[in-house]
Amino acid sequence: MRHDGRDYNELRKVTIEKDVLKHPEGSVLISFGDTKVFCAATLEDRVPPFLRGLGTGWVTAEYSMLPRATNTRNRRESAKGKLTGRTMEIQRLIGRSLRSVVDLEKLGERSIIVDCDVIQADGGTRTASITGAFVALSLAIEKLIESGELTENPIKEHLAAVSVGVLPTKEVVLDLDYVEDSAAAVDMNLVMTESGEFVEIQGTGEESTFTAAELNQLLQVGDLGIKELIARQQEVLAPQSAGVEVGEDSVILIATGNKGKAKEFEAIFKEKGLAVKTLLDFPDVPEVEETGKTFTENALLKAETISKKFNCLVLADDSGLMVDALNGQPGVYSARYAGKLKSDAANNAKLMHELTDIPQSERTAKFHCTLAVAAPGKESLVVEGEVKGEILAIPRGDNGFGYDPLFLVPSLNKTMAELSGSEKNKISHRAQAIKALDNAWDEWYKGV
Ligand SMILES: O=c1nc[nH]c2c1ncn2[C@H]1C[C@H](O)[C@@H](COP(=O)(O)OP(=O)(O)OP(=O)(O)O)O1
Ligand SMILES: [Mg+2]
Repeated sequence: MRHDGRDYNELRKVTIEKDVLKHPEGSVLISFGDTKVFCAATLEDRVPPFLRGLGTGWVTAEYSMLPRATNTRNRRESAKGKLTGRTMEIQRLIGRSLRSVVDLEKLGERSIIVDCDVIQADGGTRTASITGAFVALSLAIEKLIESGELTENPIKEHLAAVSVGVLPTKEVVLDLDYVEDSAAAVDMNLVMTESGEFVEIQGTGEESTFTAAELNQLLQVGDLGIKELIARQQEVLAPQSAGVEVGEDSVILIATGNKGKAKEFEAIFKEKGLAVKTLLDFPDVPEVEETGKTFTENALLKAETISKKFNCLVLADDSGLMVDALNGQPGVYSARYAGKLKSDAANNAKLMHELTDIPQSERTAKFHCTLAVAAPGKESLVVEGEVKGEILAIPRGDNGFGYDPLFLVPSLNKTMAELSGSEKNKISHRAQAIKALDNAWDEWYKGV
């Protein structure tokens, strides 16, 4: 019986949280019970001098512990002015382990440095560091693949590490905490790959010896632990599933966080027998920054980023109002016209203000909509639609969203916000773009 009630072959509670830090290309907070380690992977476009010009990359690691990660305070190594032997040994182990599963030639002439910082130590900090460092490294490499800097993944297979040991009771146990570790008769760290091969075995009898039979048991228990840890890593690294598969005909994922658009798309696609999911269904997915200068650039950016994330077919809409008297403004900046907050009311107020002295005959404008469809491994499709109108001095109507209350459709003598949802969806820029999408779809979809 173990002091914390675990079975002999049971890991502590393992959690791996990813993308926990803002700056590093890959970051995780990994916990094995009360042992907690931040692992941060940094990409650098250069390699150490001994590798320069050889076309091969480098992966290395640093390890450290916060002063109060332990029961009593340890002086910072930076204050001591030198690294302890233990720190050196552990960071070399982490680096060696990571390099064993990375094809350094495929990585190209760049380095990845993984910093493992223990914030709380309760046994097994080096094994938690290696297991977390592998995930941070994978996340950083994912970035290189997403940005197109790498086309092939240099990671050969998963890697994890765990501790095993023999308790004074002769029991062989998995994943020792500090209490068990400090009393153990045999103490062993195993670093292993997904294919079940060893990268490193560090095993020592602590004032005791162990038999070949015990060694075998230790390796077997460790192997199971490693398999569980790798399964956990795979869960964390798997692309998020939107519940939508490429080619699944009944659901379409739309990369928008705009409720007004979502409602219109739902109505339009319902008629076609398609259900709609939007980013409103995935509040954890960060907003895609619209850094493009054109509707097309932004629509592609949104569709392709989200398609890569979910690994499925995605539609995105970039739209806006173009006012002739304002030389086509606010255009691609329509959502942020009155500032970052993206408030419809503030945008409309600003538009009214900008047009104060412009006579009605010169207040012509159009709504523009660009739609982009992206699917994994396929060139994206782009279509667009527009509708002409005039900007009123005073808003009218409660339907729709955005600039609808100020946008008069002259042929109907109603603003977009005075039309019903279904009336707007017959004539709007979005409706026109969807017609264009209908026309181009079959030809494009053949290749999905
Ligand atoms: O039918 C429309 N009726 C009124 N206003 C409209 C419409 N369609 C676009 N607009 C205006 C308002 C919106 O704030 C901006 C779109 O900016 P845009 O970046 O495409 O959308 P967004 O940031 O609100 O949502 P998202 O990027 O998540 O799709 O243009
Ligand atoms: Mg936007």
